[in-house]
Amino acid sequence: MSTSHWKRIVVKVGSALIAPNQQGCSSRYLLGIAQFIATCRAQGCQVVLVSSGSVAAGRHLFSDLAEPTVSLKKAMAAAGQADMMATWDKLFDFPSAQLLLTHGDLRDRDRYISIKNTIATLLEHGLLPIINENDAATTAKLRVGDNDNLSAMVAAAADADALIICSDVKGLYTKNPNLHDDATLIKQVSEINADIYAMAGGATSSVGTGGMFTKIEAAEKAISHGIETMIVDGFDADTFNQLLKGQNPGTLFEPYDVPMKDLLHWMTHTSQILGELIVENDFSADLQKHDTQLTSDDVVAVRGNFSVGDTVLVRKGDGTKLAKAKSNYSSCLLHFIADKEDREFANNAQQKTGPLISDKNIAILEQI
Ligand SMILES: Nc1ncnc2c1ncn2[C@@H]1O[C@H](COP(=O)(O)OP(=O)(O)O)[C@@H](O)[C@H]1O
Ligand SMILES: N[C@@H](CCC(=O)OP(=O)(O)O)C(=O)O
Repeated sequence: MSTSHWKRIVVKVGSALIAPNQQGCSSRYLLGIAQFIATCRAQGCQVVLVSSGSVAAGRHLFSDLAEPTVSLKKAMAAAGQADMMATWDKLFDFPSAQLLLTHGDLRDRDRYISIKNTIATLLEHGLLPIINENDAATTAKLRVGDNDNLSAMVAAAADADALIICSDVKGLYTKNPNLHDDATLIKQVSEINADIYAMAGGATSSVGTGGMFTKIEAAEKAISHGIETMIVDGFDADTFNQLLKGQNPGTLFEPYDVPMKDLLHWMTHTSQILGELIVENDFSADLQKHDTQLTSDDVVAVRGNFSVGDTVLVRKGDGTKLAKAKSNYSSCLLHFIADKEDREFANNAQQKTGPLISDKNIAILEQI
């Protein structure tokens, strides 16, 4: 690992670093991170910042805090977001730009491309994109839910070389170090498997979301895009000196030698399955071939409510997952076609709209 090879990085900063005592934002730990970002930029490396902390920063403006409801947390986020942006802005002598995203934005391919272009344009013009989830606007269905996974999706969209997750612990330990004295730090992970996930627990601080589990999920998303990923201690000022010297101050997750192509990665790790097209158990056509067209004759059942352009899972009745793909039909129209005794109607509808799924937006899944 060497910072000098990085052309573009994503730095993710957790809530505890931004609002350590939940009395609004504090620049105490942000200063070292801001200096690291400024040094990277001065060395010609573009930086995208994914910053948590709006809920923690806004918390002190509200009473009734014992168990804040979801609505209260959204209100805290709306109130704290401005404070968080202002705190970062004070630490930089270059302009920044705010992007507030939901999973609904990222899983829609057109909006994803639009976000990708906006990030690229901001970077080309020397601005620092500062990204957070749009907590005030999310719903259970629309949210990413944690900024670790969001930062990995952003890193893929930004085509970053590295993702640095700054947290309140040194890295991934064999078990939660806040609960177990005998936990030991893992310096390098070459493969993320069930054993790695088994080490990761949830958050124990009152402000963190997802704990180590979502950081491993994020690392898995990022390394499969060829993005070197690190979990580091943002409380320790020496972390950033070490990073600049090309050393590993925390846990390093090695990137895939052969990364997934962008569209396949987006389909696999960002798009969300909103419905299912179930085909016969003996279905054997290669869905990736341009001349293979999935038609309503192949489909024995349609599950879920989805619109044109949503991602669906094509699977066999026995559960074998064949592909994640963009649907060219709404579930409503597919049910209508299936219910119609009239074959002519089904044929006409499909002649107009074409195959059920797009052959360009497809990820072939491991047959399990
Ligand atoms: N195996 C583990 N190694 C390190 N930390 C762990 C582990 N399992 C659970 N954790 C918890 O994850 C926390 C970091 O996640 P989180 O609180 O969500 O931080 P952030 O706000 O930086 O995202 C640690 O403080 C620790 O309590
Ligand atoms: N979007 C939320 C942060 C969610 C989150 O993942 O927090 P953290 O675990 O501290 O990175 C906020 O700004 O408060």
